[in-house]
Amino acid sequence: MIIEELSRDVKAALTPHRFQHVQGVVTCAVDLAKRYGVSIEQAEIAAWLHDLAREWPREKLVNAVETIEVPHGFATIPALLHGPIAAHLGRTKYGIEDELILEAVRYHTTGRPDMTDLDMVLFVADAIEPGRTYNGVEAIRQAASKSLAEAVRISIDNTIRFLVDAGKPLFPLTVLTRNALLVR
Ligand SMILES: Nc1ncnc2c1ncn2[C@@H]1O[C@H](COP(=O)(O)OP(=O)(O)O)[C@@H](O)[C@H]1O
Repeated sequence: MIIEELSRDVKAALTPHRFQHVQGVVTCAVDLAKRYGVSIEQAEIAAWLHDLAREWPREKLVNAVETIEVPHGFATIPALLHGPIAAHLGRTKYGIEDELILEAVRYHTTGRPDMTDLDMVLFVADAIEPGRTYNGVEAIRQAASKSLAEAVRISIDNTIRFLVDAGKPLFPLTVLTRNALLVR
């Protein structure tokens, strides 16, 4: 029921290309959930929800911070806000009360230290769904068949390299996530 409503709204909120990405993330998240003993239902709902606000204009994202609580520092990089905003919509618009789902969505772009298995399922599915073709994606796909945590770490290494090379800011929580994964 919730998935029907959510997927319909996600389709209306996104370009066809990004909607296809979300469909890929859903399929991939369900596969990873099965492999790693994570709830398929939680993975599916989190995957449908995660990019709901991805195409909001920057101004709308930034304005939302006045009424929506977002994790510390997120507002300094507006591209990160779509996760916490989607989590907020999940709770207020779709009645999702499961904090595990909401947290996975909230942190799906940055990661966080002590990621749950559900966090990692969504994070990795977002990185490796079949529509992803960037350099390095194959190494993450291969790692994902053996270890979720290792796949997240390799994906974060890629993102860090990408952001540094592009001269873009890097959110410190992602560095803390990487450090935590290295000692995990
Ligand atoms: N850890 C990070 N720190 C700072 N900016 C980031 C981080 N991760 C991603 N970004 C920026 O946020 C944008 C959105 O990220 P993401 O949602 O993962 O992209 P995508 O739309 O490809 O799924 C990226 O294009 C990148 O510029």
